[in-house]
Amino acid sequence: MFFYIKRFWKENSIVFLLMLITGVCQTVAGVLTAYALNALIEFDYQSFFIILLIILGVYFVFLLFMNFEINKQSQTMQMMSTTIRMDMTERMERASYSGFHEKQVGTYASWLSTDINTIETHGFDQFYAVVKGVIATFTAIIGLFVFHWSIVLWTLLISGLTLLLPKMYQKKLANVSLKTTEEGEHFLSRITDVLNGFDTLFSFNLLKKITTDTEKASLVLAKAKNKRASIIAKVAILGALGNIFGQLSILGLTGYLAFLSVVSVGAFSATGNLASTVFNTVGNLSQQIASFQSVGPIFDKFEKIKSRSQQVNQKIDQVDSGIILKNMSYAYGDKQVLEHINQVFDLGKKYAIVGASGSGKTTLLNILNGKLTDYTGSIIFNGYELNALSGYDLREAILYLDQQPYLFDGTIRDNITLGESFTDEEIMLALEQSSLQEVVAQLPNGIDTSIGESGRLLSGGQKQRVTLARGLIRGKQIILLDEGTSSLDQKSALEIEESLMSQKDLTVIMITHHLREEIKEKLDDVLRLSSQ
Ligand SMILES: Nc1ncnc2c1ncn2[C@@H]1O[C@H](COP(=O)(O)OP(=O)(O)OP(=O)(O)O)[C@@H](O)[C@H]1O
Repeated sequence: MFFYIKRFWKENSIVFLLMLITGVCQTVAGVLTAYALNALIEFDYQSFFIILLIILGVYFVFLLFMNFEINKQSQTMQMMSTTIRMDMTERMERASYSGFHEKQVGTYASWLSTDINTIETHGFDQFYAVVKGVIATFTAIIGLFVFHWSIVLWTLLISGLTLLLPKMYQKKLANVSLKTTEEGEHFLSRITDVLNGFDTLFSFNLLKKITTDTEKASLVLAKAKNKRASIIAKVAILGALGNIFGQLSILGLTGYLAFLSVVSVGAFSATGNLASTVFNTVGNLSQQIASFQSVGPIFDKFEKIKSRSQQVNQKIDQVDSGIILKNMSYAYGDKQVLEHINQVFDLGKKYAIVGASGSGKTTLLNILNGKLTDYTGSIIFNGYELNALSGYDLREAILYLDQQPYLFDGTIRDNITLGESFTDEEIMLALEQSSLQEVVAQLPNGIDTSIGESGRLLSGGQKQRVTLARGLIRGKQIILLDEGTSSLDQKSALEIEESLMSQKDLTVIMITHHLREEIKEKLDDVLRLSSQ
């Protein structure tokens, strides 16, 4: 957390300066009340009212700067939160494929929302409260010096005790805070999971599962939160005890000094006021310090996303030869899935992969796409071993269309460009190549029609064609199609497959369960996988 506070040191320094100004105003107003009371005791009404007017002016300045302080503090905190979010998503950008998938998407969503919220409320807010408190205490102690050194000494002594007592709960609080954020992640993952299954539960008349799962997850989260609250309560009670004892003893000491005529009677009201600032601050300080220290483990958690290997891999400048598999085998742990596969996929040619369910068709495409790199034997692509090639360059050359294409909540254009810039002509050509132009022509706003969350407004086949257009517009030379046309009706499926087959320069490797005669004759080869 301090890393971000330092990173925005200029903005934070302004916040601290504003806190100093408001702190000084409060102390000056506090000290002036003693003079007002003294004037009153001496029946000097003129001085009394003049001092009251000055106090009023001081409070006006205080309110003015408090306004600046609150605004600047919020702006600075939001800048830091946005930067933390960006640092997190940049980590995700650098993550390896398997590293990213070690956690559920709901967990990352929780990091970006709930955890940032926790960092703001338990971290930054409390940090600012501590700094503000320390500044207010510092100015109040200077104010107390105006009256008598013994009041300052006593204040410091009790403050030290008040600070030390709750320390014994510090470690416990850090642990329960981490546990609470972890339970927050599980909660979000469970909820995302069950809500994503709405359609399935609907068709089974089991929507009640949404409520029961939410209740279960919510109770676990509530337990963790209650545990955290009970430790915070203990810390707060210890702080409050010090606060009450401190304030009362200062009043007693000032009263005694006034009795001895060491300080004026007016000092009684001012020291009470200033000491309450000190003890209120110190009473809350340990809880606040413990609170902002407890967000440390949350930052440690973010560091754990596994990055892609930094090793410099072979670049692909231009794809000029195909893929050759020599005795290639693959196993998931002990489970052998592919064994001694020999196959050549030449550039510009068309291939089908067939085989029973579970025979390893998808696994093979995941290897060719660079997601799974720990195969044995050899796969030569463009003259180099496939797992020595830069994954980035590999994905620039190869488009992988998986069984469940993902569409973003946006327009057809958004889903094809994915934020990159393409002309309308390029988009229309890609739509034509994926047999989508007629569908788009009938939409109210053409390519700018919104297709809803996960492309709900499109049929399964149309969704697959949009994802195909994404790849074609980027001029990918090799297309890996995993059941790519399975959810299309016969006619549309044939249209796409024929369209792909007719593109002379395109290398197509497609997994299929329905090898249609019309397509079979256009294929250069069929790779048959058998179950191990
Ligand atoms: N991540 C994984 N970890 C362990 N085993 C896996 C993993 N992914 C797949 N498998 C197993 O590997 C085998 C091959 O799976 P794969 O998905 O490649 O088969 P497939 O031929 O594409 O099947 P289908 O035609 O049903 O899609 C299956 O037995 C599957 O259970």
